[in-house]
Amino acid sequence: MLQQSGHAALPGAPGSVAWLQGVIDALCDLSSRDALTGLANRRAFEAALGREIDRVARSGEPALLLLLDIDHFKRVNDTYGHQAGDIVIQAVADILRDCVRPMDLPARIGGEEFAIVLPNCPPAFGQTVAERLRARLESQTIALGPQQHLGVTVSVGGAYAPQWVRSSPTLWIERADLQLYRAKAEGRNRTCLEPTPVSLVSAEEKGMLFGGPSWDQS
Ligand SMILES: Nc1nc2c(ncn2[C@@H]2O[C@H](COP(=O)(O)OP(=O)(O)OP(=O)(O)O)[C@@H](O)[C@H]2O)c(=O)[nH]1
Repeated sequence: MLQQSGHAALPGAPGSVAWLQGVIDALCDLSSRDALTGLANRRAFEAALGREIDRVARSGEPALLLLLDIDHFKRVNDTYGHQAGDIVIQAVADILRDCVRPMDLPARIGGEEFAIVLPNCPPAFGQTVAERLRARLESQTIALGPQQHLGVTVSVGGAYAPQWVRSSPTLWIERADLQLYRAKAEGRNRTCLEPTPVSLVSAEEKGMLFGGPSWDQS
């Protein structure tokens, strides 16, 4: 499995402790990456979101989740073929990797859908960061072959983790997804972020914080 994925040679003699540890580490790495782009896959991303939610609840530091979806991607596949579509997905992944801080985690969470969690991102910068990503993708053409270049755009939706309150990766993704839906509906190639970190707490989040059903009625 590791050979097939092009993994580098393992340390130590086969069967040794170092070798077994190398196998475990390599398999963990393989199971957390998207094969096409090398970015974190959805499972690894949701685990990272969970850890970020715990950190935000403890520290109160703002964290932003961005969802990015390539616009009219079906047309790319239909016009240039599935292989060209894969090249576009890989190029978008490379651009995202290149555009974020080392502490930010970009991931591919669906066919042509990406996500980035940005720890410690103050609300004043959120829109600027999202817009920088969108503009960079719009401005860069992608080489499909020596003579063929293609431009794509993305729609971006974003939401902040509720501060001081425990939430869940699913609820956070749902809120960002709502904004992504808005960006698509308003014409695509745009960014829509929740205006400020939500101070309103949903019934589900109250349940996570305080437990018991009585909060659901408030
Ligand atoms: N090449 C390639 N295509 C994929 C992959 N995963 C999903 N797709 C294609 O991505 C396309 C997504 O199309 P839609 O969900 O209709 O969205 P869209 O055309 O991007 O339109 P909007 O999102 O509304 O702008 C489908 O045609 C899928 O077959 C993949 O790994 N490689």
